[in-house]
Amino acid sequence: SINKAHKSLGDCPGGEIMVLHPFRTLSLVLGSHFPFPGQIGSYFGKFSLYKKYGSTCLSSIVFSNAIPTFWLSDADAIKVVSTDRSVFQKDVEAYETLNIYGPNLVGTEGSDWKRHRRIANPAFNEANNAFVWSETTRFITEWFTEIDQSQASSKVSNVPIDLLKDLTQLTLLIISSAGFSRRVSWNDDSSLVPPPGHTMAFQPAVASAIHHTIVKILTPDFLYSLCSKIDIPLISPVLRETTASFDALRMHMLEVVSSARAWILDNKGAAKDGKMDAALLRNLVEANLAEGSDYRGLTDDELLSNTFTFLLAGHETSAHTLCFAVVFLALYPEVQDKIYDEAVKLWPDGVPEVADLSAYKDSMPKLEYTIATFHETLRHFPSVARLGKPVHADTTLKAKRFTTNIQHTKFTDLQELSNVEEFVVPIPKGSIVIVDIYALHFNPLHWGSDVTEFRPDRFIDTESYRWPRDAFLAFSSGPRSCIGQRFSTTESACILASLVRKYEILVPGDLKSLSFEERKKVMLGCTTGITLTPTSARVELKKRV
Ligand code: HEM
Repeated sequence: SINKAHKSLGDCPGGEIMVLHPFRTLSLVLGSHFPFPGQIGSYFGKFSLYKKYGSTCLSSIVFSNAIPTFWLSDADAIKVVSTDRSVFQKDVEAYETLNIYGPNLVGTEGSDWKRHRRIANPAFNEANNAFVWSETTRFITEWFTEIDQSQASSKVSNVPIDLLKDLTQLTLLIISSAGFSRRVSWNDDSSLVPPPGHTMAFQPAVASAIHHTIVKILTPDFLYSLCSKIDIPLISPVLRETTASFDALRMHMLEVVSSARAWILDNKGAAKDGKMDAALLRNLVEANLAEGSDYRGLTDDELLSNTFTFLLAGHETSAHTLCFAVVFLALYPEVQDKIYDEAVKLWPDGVPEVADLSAYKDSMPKLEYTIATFHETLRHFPSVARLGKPVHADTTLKAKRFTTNIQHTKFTDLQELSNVEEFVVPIPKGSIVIVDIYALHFNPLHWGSDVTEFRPDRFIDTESYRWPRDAFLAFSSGPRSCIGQRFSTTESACILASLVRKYEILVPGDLKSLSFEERKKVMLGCTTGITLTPTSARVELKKRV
């Protein structure tokens, strides 16, 4: 069957054997350690292998089940894959483990997915975006207070910041609030006390469930039943904690569902002085009720499962991207200066401590360069590096062959691809197409010869330039693109602009003796995880005068 699979690869360059399926649990566990650098599928290879083979499409075979696999870094071919949903579907098997509370948007396909998406779409509305902005402002103010207190107590001008810790806490608070309408605070101990009828307070339940998610998705069901019958040292306590945190979070989410339902049925609190924020779960309940009896809405478990997915998909991706972005700002002071100019124009008197709901609409159009910096960060570090699409019918895709010239200049490597010609790749039913986002983002055909440079301006249109939308896939594209794109862009723009308005972001003192390239290597270090994860993202903050 390997020979047969080999024949079906046709003339497509590559043809390497991959021992593991790239989107199954073992690959997830082995992360970047397998396959090895230089092999097709190597996690951090970016565009290098496509350069080696002189093609925007590469082929390989998954050894265990002889599946022909086609890797794409070509915007035109990827556009076809993202839009032709009768042939290229989502690899739902890869996401089955995320169905923790029940089926959800991420792990379904076909008519079932349409039902989830139809109800979820209206939840991500402008009212929610405005709420995200105002809640982000509130949490940033609390975070800045902590930074200023730390500076006052240590009496140093520069405060060292562990970005992964702080930005994970910040994005988790934002999604907890804008997702569940649970008002929590940065350092509020009272939010740690379980309310009557609960085993855990809301915020610890969220944090604990997130912390135990990997255990939850990697542990087979039989081990849970075994551990409920016998005590296995080390394993049983962890599984008990995992179950307890997911049960506790479920109770909180059910409570929000029932109060949202009561509020809507009470004509949105008309009778009392009732008010509910435009949180995602409330919006979902509202959209679900609006479905009426002609359509099949979501069950309570499906509502919870979707909201948990928003929590999971929504905080880690944003936190990790923000870590990389803040590090880039420390490394590139000229980019930081441009964001500062934008932020000073928006807030001449400093970062506001509260924002009303109109602030979002007024502010976002004024943060064009800040948003471009967020996008350029995602081009360099796409949270989701690759997407697998099982192929449901024989088809063809157009890719490009080329030759490469690399010019080494004083500052950078300019990569020119020449002799570019189109060729047709036959794609047989039963194969997998891999949308290689990481490689697409480093394809010089789309991004130009300075593709390895960090240059946010490439995301700003001018009279003679329109940035290549189809070559930016950090949020995927087509009908299955990220539903939370506006949510994360809103919180990220607000965080980056506020941070730069108030503080100068600096390279940590102990790294100043390193060369620029060495600093970059340390500060932008990353590893694989559920999403691309920074390993040593730290900076120093100095209050601007
Ligand atoms: C920097 C931040 C983010 C990045 C880079 C990102 C990236 C992505 C990508 C690449 C996909 C496609 C996954 C696939 O097809 O397998 C996706 C889907 C999704 N994202 Fe995001 N995301 C981000 C933030 C968010 C936020 C804030 C939320 C929710 C609050 C969210 C919720 C979702 C959901 C529910 C889907 C599945 C949509 C569907 O299949 O219809 N994401 N995201």
